[in-house]
Amino acid sequence: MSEMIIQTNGLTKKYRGRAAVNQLNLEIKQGDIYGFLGPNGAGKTTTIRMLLGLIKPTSGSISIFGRDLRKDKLSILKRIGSLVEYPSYYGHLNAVDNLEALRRILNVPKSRIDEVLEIVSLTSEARRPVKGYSLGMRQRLGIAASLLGNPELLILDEPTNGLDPSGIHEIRELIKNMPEQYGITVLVSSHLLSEIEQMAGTVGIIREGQMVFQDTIANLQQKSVHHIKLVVSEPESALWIARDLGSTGSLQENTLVFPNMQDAKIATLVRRLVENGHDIYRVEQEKKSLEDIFMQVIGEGV
Ligand SMILES: Nc1ncnc2c1ncn2[C@@H]1O[C@H](COP(=O)(O)OP(=O)(O)OP(=O)(O)O)[C@@H](O)[C@H]1O
Repeated sequence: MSEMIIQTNGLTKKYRGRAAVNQLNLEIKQGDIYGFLGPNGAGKTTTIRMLLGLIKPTSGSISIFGRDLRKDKLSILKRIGSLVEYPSYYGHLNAVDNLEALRRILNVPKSRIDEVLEIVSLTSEARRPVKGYSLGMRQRLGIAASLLGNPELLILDEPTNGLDPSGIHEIRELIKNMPEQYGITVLVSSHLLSEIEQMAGTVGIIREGQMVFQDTIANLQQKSVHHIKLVVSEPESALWIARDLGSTGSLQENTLVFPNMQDAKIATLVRRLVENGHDIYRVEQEKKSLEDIFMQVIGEGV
């Protein structure tokens, strides 16, 4: 089993008695891209702020790189790069000069600026004043800044928020490479599964401060209920035949709908219907999209 990079235990943050984050047990493995999902106000930013030591938990613990954040805060934070909310820059300065200020604080070689600009594909724009940058370029510059200190863990809070599809694509491609090319584990938050599903291996979904799902994307897909739909000449009597065979179906607008019906059972039902003189017009499988499953999970919890 891979090593856990982030592990929280009962992590809770209350504001005036109300829990913004409630008993959260995050588990993020080394080398993973962890998609941290939830609707607006679910508690993602509050969690991330606690992970970065910006606010104190009301209760619970945080372990990062196997160490307690309360005890080894500075040495842990040195190994993390982060982008929280929109980064601010000196608009009249170019990308290199903006990064230079941070480089001095971090005390890394000057050559690191060129390296990080190369990683985020801003090399050719590096000498232009940042005020002329698009939102996508600004976000990429923010990621460049978060990479300056050679982090082992990158924490990005909604880096694709407000970007157009091509901007989202660029950020996604950039994040995708982090574990393999640079050995960096990534925690990336979003309120849209569609922005995360193509890059994340694991997703944690929170709703009203509580974790409602934490597992691989593949296992999230497994949560889907597949419906089999049958359009037949005499739906009402067909439903009786189906029930006689032990199927729990229902009639929806003259269509027979069966949740999670096995192939063998479908074959038996179709055969029985034909034997009883029914015409079968259509047999369809209705598959839920990952986004539907996500909506189901944040709607009801699992
Ligand atoms: N400083 C604060 N004081 C009081 N309540 C707060 C504070 N910060 C956050 N909250 C509340 O905590 C809850 C979680 O907010 P949080 O910003 O963590 O959600 P989020 O999932 O990041 O949402 P978004 O996508 O909108 O940023 C919200 O109900 C918010 O109003």
